[in-house]
Amino acid sequence: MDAWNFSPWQASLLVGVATLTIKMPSIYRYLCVWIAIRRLPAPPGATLLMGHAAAYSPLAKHRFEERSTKSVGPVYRYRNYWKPIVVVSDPVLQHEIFTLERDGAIEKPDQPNGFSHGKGKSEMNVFSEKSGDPLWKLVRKGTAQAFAAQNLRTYHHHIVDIVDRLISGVKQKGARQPVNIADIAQRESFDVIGKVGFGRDFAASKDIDNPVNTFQMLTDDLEESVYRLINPWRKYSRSQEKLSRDRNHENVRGILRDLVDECLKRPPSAEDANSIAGHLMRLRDSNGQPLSRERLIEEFTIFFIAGSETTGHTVAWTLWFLAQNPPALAKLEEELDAAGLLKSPQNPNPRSFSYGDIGKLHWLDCCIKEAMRLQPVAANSLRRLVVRDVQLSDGTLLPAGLALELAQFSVFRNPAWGWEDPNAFKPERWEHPEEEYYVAKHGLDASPDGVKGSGSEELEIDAGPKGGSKAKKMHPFGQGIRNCLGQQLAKINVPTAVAMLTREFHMTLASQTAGKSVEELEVLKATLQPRDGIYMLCKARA
Ligand code: HEM
Repeated sequence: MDAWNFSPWQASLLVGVATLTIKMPSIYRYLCVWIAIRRLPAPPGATLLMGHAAAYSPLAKHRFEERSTKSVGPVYRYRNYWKPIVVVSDPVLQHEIFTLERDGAIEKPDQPNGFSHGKGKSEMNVFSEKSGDPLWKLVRKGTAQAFAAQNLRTYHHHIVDIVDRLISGVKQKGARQPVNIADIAQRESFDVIGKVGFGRDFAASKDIDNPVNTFQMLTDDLEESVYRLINPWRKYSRSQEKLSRDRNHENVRGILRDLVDECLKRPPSAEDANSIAGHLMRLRDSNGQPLSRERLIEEFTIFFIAGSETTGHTVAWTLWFLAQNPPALAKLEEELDAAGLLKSPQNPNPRSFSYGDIGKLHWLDCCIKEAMRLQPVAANSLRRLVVRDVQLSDGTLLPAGLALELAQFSVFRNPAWGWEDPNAFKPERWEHPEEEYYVAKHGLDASPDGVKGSGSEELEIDAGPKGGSKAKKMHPFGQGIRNCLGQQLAKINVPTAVAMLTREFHMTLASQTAGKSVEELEVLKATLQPRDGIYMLCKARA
């Protein structure tokens, strides 16, 4: 027995040696990563304990990335606390990385990223799961049908009804009372995903003065996920704020659990058979088994989150840019008028907005693309993990185990990639479709001929960049096999909401918002969004 009588320091030494031995492979891998990336430039401002987390505000990290790209180049390393991260904001290298994702050399990060509280495998979904995972493939392929053009055409009338409902609420406010456009746009996209995705009416757009708890809880939950991503210590915090966020998380899960249980008890109706929920409920794995209840909760959650925050904020930013740019707005009014869609004293009852209008309103499309270039809502989410050592065409070595960030914001605004007047809102640049592509320096042709664009072919899970295809300098919906699954829904929802609100109201910035720069207005949480709303005066056109 005496042999086991250790003094405290001997015991600590033993524990230390044991821990070190167990952790040896991770420590070795960690050191290999540092050695491999040591020659990459790093922006200034890192401190020993926090790394570069001390040098930027996490809620404006996209700006830090933009500054760093300008000061040290498009590929650089930085440290978030102890974690080394490499940021790539060269469109050709990004294109290579997205291509490497096809054969598994690049993957989604290890921990459930972005939209969960990091509780491990139990919170995985189609967004966070690795591309090689059979469930990712099953869900990705199985739900793609819900976003097929033919299907969305049949659902479009729901979107129109939801926007109409919102318009009635805004009208009731009158022309003098400021309306928070960011809030109403969120209500719209929340209801659209509820109805189109899950056959449920959450009625957020019904009474625009009524706080919608579910929707607020989801937003807060997302915010907490991002804080945890930024600050690895946060999960250990016992602060009141953090504990109340934990309770909120459980409540959100409760709501989603109830929704799943309801769907399990009462499967989607014939009308909703082609909704996202309809497809999720019908999925069967290779053993003929349906998705588990827990997995359904995760999938329902991610579709709610990915579908509502992104779309709503895109609508809000587009309306904000239009209100700031009277010539662009006037041109949109002309386009709507020419299509017989604009309300005016001369035409107080124009025809209804239809699905077929979306493809014809070319200037509207240019304005939305330009807003998505300047304020890409997904600016926080393109994170990857290097699985096998790879070398990029510029010689950069990416070692296995390295965390990567494929910056959007810095690419979309960097004049080095051919953007003229990059910080200006110029929808006319999108009159030239080739603007989307970068004229590459490493032998990748940038002509758009034969390029798989952002059309329906990207719904295929095996679509995406292949050797010889073109590098994009504009990819708000991501690229490659992990591109946005719901982009077709966004591509009908955003134009419908922007066009219908514009046809109904002449919108000008209210005093709360007027005169503020975009840096003052924005905040980077799960999405790049307005910090305290965007207030406008909405004057009915007729
Ligand atoms: C303007 C609107 C939207 C934008 C800008 C956007 C952007 C993105 C981006 C950039 C990604 C890729 C993230 C990455 O590579 O790590 C993504 C993935 C995803 N999006 Fe969207 N999104 C939008 C709307 C939607 C909608 C409406 C839905 C569904 C209803 C949706 C569902 C998803 C899902 C499920 C993924 C994960 C796909 C996968 O990893 O296989 N998104 N989105």
